[in-house]
Amino acid sequence: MAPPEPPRVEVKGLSYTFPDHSTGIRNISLDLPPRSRTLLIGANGAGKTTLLRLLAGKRMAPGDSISICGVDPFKEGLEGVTYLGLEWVLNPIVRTDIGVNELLRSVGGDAYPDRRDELVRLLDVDTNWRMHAVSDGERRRVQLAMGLVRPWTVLLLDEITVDLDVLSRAEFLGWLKRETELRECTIVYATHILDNLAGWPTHLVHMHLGTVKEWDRAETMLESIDGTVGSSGNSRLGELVLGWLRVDLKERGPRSQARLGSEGKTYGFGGMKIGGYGDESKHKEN
Ligand SMILES: Nc1ncnc2c1ncn2[C@@H]1O[C@H](COP(=O)(O)OP(=O)(O)OP(=O)(O)O)[C@@H](O)[C@H]1O
Repeated sequence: MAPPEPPRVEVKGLSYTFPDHSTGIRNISLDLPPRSRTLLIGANGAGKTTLLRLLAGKRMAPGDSISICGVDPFKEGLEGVTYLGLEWVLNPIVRTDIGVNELLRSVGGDAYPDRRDELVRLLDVDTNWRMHAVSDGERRRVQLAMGLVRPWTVLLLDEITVDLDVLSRAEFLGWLKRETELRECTIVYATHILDNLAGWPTHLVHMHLGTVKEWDRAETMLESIDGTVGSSGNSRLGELVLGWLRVDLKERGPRSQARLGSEGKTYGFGGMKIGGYGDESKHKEN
């Protein structure tokens, strides 16, 4: 059997149009190497979730525009690609009267006991919890343990750490970093929360109105920011991102004005009508 391809995430000229014909993603190209940890950064509505769902194979991208570990995720349904996004977070099973051990077993936790125990410890999960009687943050920690227990090669995270307390989030981010250092795996993470992320990303992708405005190694992008802490007390990463978002807002203008196109039709991305990219309206919403 051929050895597995390294977990490289390649995107070439990717465009995507929603079923309502508004533009989701426009001509994106990226090449994220194995063992990289990429942050997707952009204002609300910039296209981060849309891109992650395309990478996860949940929406059909035009042929040859996405390659993950050397294959098209929509066609092949990749083993080893884990996508943790909103729909996963909303799964009703984790609100029923069910125990943590049963849940971890249901996702194959017994096959990876060391990993399971490490995640339980690091996420500070009590395996005696009943899921109908835990807080939102506690529920999220169980979900993270469930979602991560099987060793993934590419992890696509759409902000799912919002209700973790600061320490749990820091521990979790540290664990993700160690994973990429210890084994051949790659992470793409869309987030607005930059706490505890200084020094975490190897790459940054700046998205705006469905495009990638710029992307590079984090080190290179951070060179433009002086010192370790900005005058606001933010990290260099925080300063860099604030600067990006200020410029993006200026360029886009107020949403309410931009929302209506010339024919009174609404479009994704604040009313920008962005022309004809084949209609890939086939979906795989699971
Ligand atoms: N199914 C859909 N049909 C049409 N437009 C959509 C659809 N889903 C999202 N959009 C639009 O596409 C744009 C990008 O949405 P997306 O969810 O990718 O943004 P995001 O960067 O993840 O935002 P956030 O930070 O708020 O999560 C938004 O303008 C949104 O309104």
